[in-house]
Amino acid sequence: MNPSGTEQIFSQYSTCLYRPGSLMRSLPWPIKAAYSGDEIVELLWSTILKLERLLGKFGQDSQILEDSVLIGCSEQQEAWFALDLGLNSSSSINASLQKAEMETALQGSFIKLTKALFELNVKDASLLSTAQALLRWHDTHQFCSRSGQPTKKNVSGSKRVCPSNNIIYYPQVAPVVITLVSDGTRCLLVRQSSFPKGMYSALAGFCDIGESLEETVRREIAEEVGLEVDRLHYSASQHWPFPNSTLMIACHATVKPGQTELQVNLKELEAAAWFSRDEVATVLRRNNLSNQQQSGAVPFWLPPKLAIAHQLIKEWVEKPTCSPLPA
Ligand SMILES: NC(=O)C1=CN([C@@H]2O[C@H](COP(=O)(O)OP(=O)(O)OC[C@H]3O[C@@H](n4cnc5c(N)ncnc54)[C@H](O)[C@@H]3O)[C@@H](O)[C@H]2O)C=CC1
Ligand SMILES: [Mg+2]
Repeated sequence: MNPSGTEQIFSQYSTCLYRPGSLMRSLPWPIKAAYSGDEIVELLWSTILKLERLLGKFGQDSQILEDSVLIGCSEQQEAWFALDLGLNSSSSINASLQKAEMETALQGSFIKLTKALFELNVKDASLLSTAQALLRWHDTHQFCSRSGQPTKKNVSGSKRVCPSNNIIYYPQVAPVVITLVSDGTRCLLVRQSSFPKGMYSALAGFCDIGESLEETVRREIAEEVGLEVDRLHYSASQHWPFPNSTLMIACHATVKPGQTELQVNLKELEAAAWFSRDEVATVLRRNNLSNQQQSGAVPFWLPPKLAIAHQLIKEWVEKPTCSPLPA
């Protein structure tokens, strides 16, 4: 999907983008609709009647609308729901819904979720991220882990219950710390092999059971680049739908000057290096325009604005001397 296509859809239907395989509705009418298959995403405004007709056209039972999950509401208090249409899932009962035909019928097109997230405004990205994470959680929690029986979603999708033993399952979120390490004058940026070509980011890692955030930061930094944290302070947090549903907790950390030699753990990282404030500021300025095609023009590029890593890096560039809290 190109940006102009998005605008067209927005202006024509007053819509925004959503998760792979999702369809959004406000109750009772109209529906805010999103649709797509795995890793692709699109949405537009519709009504429940139109959607029922559309599902009928594709030979689908409109009963699948009951699988919708509540993800938020408009300023007019209309509820917004998301539904996975399972366009790309061969195991799904909806597999017969053909992507191209759906695109034509809904007058939209599909793009990858990662790309969609980075093209949206913060509000829409947050809705999309919630929808994607919640729908995926429901998809992977269809059965009770105690009884093996099918679990049942409540109307809003905020939980699932096992009818045989009344065990309630709530959606899970995994805490992840993301830390921008500085030695006072430079900051540490890292690359994982899975990152888009040329992109560097802050250092991230999942919290282990039993750890405090501070302990996770210290462990991850020691494990991935062999540095010891001197001071640490919290910056902000963000829900992130990858790889499943994480709460990204963003921090700034400093290491002592003179203790900055990197021992890069190549099992976890492809590269790690110190960058001066000037270098990072230059890349940040160009980053709005930057993408993989343009990466030849700049030495590297940074995560897009919507990612909390971008905010951390921007904070450091703009306000290098934050008052530290004890780690
Ligand atoms: N929003 C943002 O700005 C950014 C977000 N991230 C996110 O942070 C996440 C964590 O960063 P990594 O460096 O990959 O973490 P990491 O350094 O902890 O390594 C990932 C590995 O940890 C293990 N692991 C432990 N607990 C896990 C869990 N609950 N779920 C999945 N894997 C688990 C797996 O073996 C996995 O391969 C990434 O998935 C990425 O999406 C990373 C950078 C920027
Ligand atoms: Mg990591």
